[in-house]
This record gives sequence, structure tokens and C-alpha cells, in this order.
Amino acid sequence: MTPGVKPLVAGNWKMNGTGAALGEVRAIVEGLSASGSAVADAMLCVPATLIGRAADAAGGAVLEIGGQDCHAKESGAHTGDVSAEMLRDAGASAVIVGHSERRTDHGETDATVRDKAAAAWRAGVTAIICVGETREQRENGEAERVTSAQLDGSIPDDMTAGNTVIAYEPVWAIGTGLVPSNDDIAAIHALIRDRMEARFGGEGRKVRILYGGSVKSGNAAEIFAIDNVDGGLIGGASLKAADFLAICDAVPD
Ligand SMILES: O=C[C@H](O)COP(=O)(O)O
Repeated sequence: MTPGVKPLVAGNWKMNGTGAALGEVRAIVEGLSASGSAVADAMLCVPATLIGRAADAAGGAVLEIGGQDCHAKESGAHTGDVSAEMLRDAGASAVIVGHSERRTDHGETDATVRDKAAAAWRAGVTAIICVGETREQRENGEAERVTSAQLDGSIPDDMTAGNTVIAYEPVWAIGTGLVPSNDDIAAIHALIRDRMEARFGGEGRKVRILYGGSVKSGNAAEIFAIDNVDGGLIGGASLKAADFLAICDAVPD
């Protein structure tokens, strides 16, 4: 954790969930409301088709709703795309940009991600900007270089701690059950913090840096206790309310 920074536990449902899954959203809201604790902010980034209904179910109090991607433009001839303004209109307060699955499946570059982050800010939603190395890059000792380059290239100049969240997600840890050692997580998060501070000063000191990649209820407390880990971006374990709530509970007081 970072002193003075409110942690965030954000779920990423990826391409999972239809209307039948709204019961999980309601259960998460009930669980968070019952715990009465506001130690951390909680968010679910759901498929675009669910944002409106999930936002209605969440009711705006204890659980924020986010999207998983946006187009850089506000509107226009871009069949199948969704703008950040549309996400906000539907009830999203944040959007993930630059997830490695987007970088891989859709060829998104750092420049693409930077434009999408700027679009999120234009629309008044928080950009959750993802970075992280592949297994091959980690094995070649390139994790620091790759992560630094992605950070430099993916974040526009007018970043603030209010409009942005950084998520470090080593690609090889996503959905695999593999997690870097605590020392390795600490090293990359310290690198990200240093780089953010060097470029953005006080805003970089306060921006939230999440860890993502095989976070479960069993390892969350240990990971969240690491310096400069200000919460998590949770994939598979955010799909079920009980799992997600247990991870929220793992945030230290
Ligand atoms: O955005 C979330 C990450 O890709 C982590 O996914 P995971 O928790 O299923 O490993």
C-alpha cells in the first residue's frame, strides 16, 4: 500500500456475463454495504452490454461500474466501437485501456492506448491504464525496460491521480495461477512509482498502482501488503460475488 492513498479493488469481467450475472452485482453491493467498511474503493468493469444494468443494480453507492475499452473518438463511422462518452452515458465512471488482451488481440500500441486514455479523460471517466511484460520478456530480463516503455508511451502528459489508475499486469500471470514473487512485484511497483513521480511529481506520488494477474482470496492480503500496491485488478476471481468480496476484505485497514 501507499500511505495516504485509498486502495481500489477493480474486477474485470472480460467477455463474460449476460443479464443472468446481474445477481452477482447485487450480491457484491449487498456484501459491501453489509461490511460497512470503506477501506477501499470497489469497481466492476463489465462488458459494454451490461454497463447500464450493472450501474442500475449498483445504485452508485458502494460499487463503481467501469468499461473495458473505448474508442479514441467521441463519435463517428466506427462500426462496433463504443466511445468513452457512451460508456459514461451508460453509467461507467472508469474504463480499462491497454489491457494486454487488447494489445495482443487488437494490435493496440502504446500510442493507441495513450489516445484512449485521453478520450477517457475527455469524457470525464477514469482511465485504468495497463502495462506489463510477457513471459519471454521476463525471462530475458526485460520486465523493467518493457514496463517503463509502456508507461512512458501510454500515458498522456496531463495525467492526475484523480483521472488515472495504473495496473501492472504481467501477461504471464493473467489467468494462469502464476504470480510473481513478492519481491518481484515490489520491484516493478517501485519502478512504476519512481517513474510516475519523476514525470508527474505529486500526482505521480499519489496515483494508484494496482497489481493484476491471478489474484485470489488466498493471496490477496499478501499482495496488497506490498509497498506501492494500491489494490488489484481482478479477472477470474471477480466473476463470483463471494470471491470478489473476499478479495475486498483482504485490503489491510
Ligand atoms: O484484468 C485482469 C487481469 O487480466 C487478471 O486476470 P486474472 O485475475 O484472471 O488472472
